[in-house]
Amino acid sequence: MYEKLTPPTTGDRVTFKNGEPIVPDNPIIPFIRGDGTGVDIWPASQKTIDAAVEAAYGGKRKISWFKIYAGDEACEEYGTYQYLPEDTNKAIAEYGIAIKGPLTTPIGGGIRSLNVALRQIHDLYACVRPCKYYPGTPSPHKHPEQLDVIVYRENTEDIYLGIEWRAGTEICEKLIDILNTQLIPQTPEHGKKQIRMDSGIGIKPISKTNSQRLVRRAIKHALRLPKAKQMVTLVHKGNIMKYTEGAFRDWGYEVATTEFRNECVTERESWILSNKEKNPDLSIEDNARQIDPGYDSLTEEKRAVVCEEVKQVLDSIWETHGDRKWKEKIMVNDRIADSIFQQIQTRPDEYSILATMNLNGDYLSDAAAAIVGGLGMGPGANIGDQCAIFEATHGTAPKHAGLDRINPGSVILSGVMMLEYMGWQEAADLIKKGIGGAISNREVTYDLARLMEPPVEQPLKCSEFADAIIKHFDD
Ligand SMILES: NC(=O)C1=CN([C@@H]2O[C@H](COP(=O)(O)OP(=O)(O)OC[C@H]3O[C@@H](n4cnc5c(N)ncnc54)[C@H](OP(=O)(O)O)[C@@H]3O)[C@@H](O)[C@H]2O)C=CC1
Ligand SMILES: O=C(O)CCC(=O)C(=O)O
Ligand SMILES: [Mg+2]
Repeated sequence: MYEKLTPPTTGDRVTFKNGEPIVPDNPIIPFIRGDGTGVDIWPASQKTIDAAVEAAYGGKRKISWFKIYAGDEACEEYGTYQYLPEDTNKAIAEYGIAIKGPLTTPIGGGIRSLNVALRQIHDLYACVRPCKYYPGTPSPHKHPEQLDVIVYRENTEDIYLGIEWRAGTEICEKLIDILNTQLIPQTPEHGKKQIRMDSGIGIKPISKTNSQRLVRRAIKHALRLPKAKQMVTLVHKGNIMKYTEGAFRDWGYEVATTEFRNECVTERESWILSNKEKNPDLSIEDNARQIDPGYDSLTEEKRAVVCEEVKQVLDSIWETHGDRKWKEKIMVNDRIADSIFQQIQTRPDEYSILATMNLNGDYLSDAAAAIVGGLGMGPGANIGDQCAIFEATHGTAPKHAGLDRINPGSVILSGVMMLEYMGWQEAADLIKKGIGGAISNREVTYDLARLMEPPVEQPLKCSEFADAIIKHFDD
């Protein structure tokens, strides 16, 4: 049934029930080596994961790796332009959990992203990227240990749907003409705006369904965190993109305040409740004045809206959330996207789960990874209800390819996420311990070596870093 693949002869399939994996002791796990530095990173990662599983379970549990192809390797195996063969998607769908190295996407023309295609084909709607500090890791920040966030990025739509047209093409000009002559004039809020004929056009769809399933998963994740980290921040640029990014925020709050009503409190609700707790006789209007600093300069109509909000919150949740009960709930708030980039630097400890749309999450996960040690330490997972693919936040880092010097830490930590997702916590913990041991012993690759004080003169090779991690399992 595969054109060119032969699955391992030993091992069993991972299956899914209610969106959760059921993992046998000898699962078959497909892997994609990846382009560029994938040639260096993958062997180091596989070796580390296998060593941890062996050390944790002494042969009782073992991964049967199944090599599958995408990117340049797939073209070599399957022929020109066969970047993502059908075999590969079949294997991922059949075996449920996979792990991959980075894949190249050309800028401008050429093929669209294989990484994005894999997420869309397998409906891996949540891209989960924890950005957490490992003690001893050098960082350009003074207090990287204060940042402990998980970027929960919507993974299937937004501009990544890839519906766009090149400037000057017939269809692009036709679309601009329809917009300029028909659709924009029919929408009074757009006034006399016109799109220049020499523009390229991209479509940014943000759906209620995909926004809400992402936020739902983010809130469920928050419920599993320690109390102090039970926060979900909806990140958006809704002041500018009202019906896409603004809608994401509104739909997110809707999930929090309907499906998770008993578990969640929004930031504004917490202000209203807290105002009443401090002063039980506070009038609705004074409460409204306190939550909205510009209240007195609002129009009468807008003041009425804020008062209605206060009244509605007190009527509906005072019993369940008032008298400080809200302090035990998941705090759901929202931040404008540009602001969150400075907030994770200036107030890192105020954030936990950052629920984002696709593009914002892409930017934010690189920025947050840089704070805690760089892209060599940025793991990730793409999770759906029937399948999951683990991969690092970074790309192929082509200038380091084939030199055995890149940091394999991100793919190894993606392996840790995979082991945790499988319920193999003991093996995951060993790798985390090994990484901690290697870093605190200054046994690191070039990227961490150059940031250390004093700098490490002789950085380890990529393969040597894997060996160092394994050696420190026994610390
Ligand atoms: N999921 C995926 O497969 C992704 C694929 N890509 C693709 O990868 C290609 C290259 O993208 P590019 O913009 O260069 O971004 P990359 O993330 O590949 O690399 C940018 C820089 O980040 C640092 N870096 C990246 N990975 C590591 C690592 N493992 N260890 C240490 N440092 C690291 C290096 O900086 P320095 O040299 O300063 O040490 C590197 O030059 C593009 O085709 C892009 O589309 C991009 C992102 C994700
Ligand atoms: O697919 C790509 O080439 C880039 C994807 C990316 O940057 C990401 O997923 O973080
Ligand atoms: Mg990215």
